[in-house]
Amino acid sequence: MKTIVSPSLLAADFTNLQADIDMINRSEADWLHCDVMDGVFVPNISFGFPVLEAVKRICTKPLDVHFMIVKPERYITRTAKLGAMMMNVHYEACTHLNRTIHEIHEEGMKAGVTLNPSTPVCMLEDCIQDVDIVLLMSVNPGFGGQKFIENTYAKIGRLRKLIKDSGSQALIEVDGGVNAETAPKLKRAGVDVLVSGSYVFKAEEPEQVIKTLSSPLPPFLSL
Ligand SMILES: O=C(CO)[C@H](O)[C@H](O)COP(=O)(O)O
Repeated sequence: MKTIVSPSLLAADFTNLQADIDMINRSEADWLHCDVMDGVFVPNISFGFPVLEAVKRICTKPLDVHFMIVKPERYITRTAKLGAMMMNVHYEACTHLNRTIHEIHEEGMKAGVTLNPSTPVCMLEDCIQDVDIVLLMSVNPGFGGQKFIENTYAKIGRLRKLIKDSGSQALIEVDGGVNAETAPKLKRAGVDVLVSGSYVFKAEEPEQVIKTLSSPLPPFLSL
């Protein structure tokens, strides 16, 4: 089955953003993953609404906006006004996650919940039915180009069981260190959506990389 691919804007060349977005528009990427960082929840600052608004004007793909910030609920209405398809908030950053998920839906967006590498999937037991997508961080959030954390494969299996047992329709998204080595293993583990930054944007042929990330595994590798 085809995998949804959401290249991570964090790794784009911001001196020539138009060229990178043109590449995304031409490519088989399904969504564009936009990483908003506040320097508090994570030890880095990326970009905010002025950049998101500029990207939205030129990008033809749906925006998957991942807030690595404290109290992301402050920006639900603004993210909806931007025209984002999905707002992803961290479990660790939300005091009233149930309310936040419902407010995201009320604003007409898909609701994503992100887990840091050390947060177990069982923390989502009481909200998984309401979530459209669970984003598993496979690096500690804050920076691109980090080494993939291996226990993510097993975590996908535990999340898949939680989704199945609860009757939820949530998709499983993985972000961090997704490349030629880890992507086939993630597909085998059952991922639905791959976020990839450096591997896509630093490639000589990024469109080909996106195509390969989205391709199904050959049958002999799916076993
Ligand atoms: O959310 C992120 C960092 O917090 C990035 O999306 C992620 O790290 C992607 O970068 P790379 O593919 O280079 O690892």
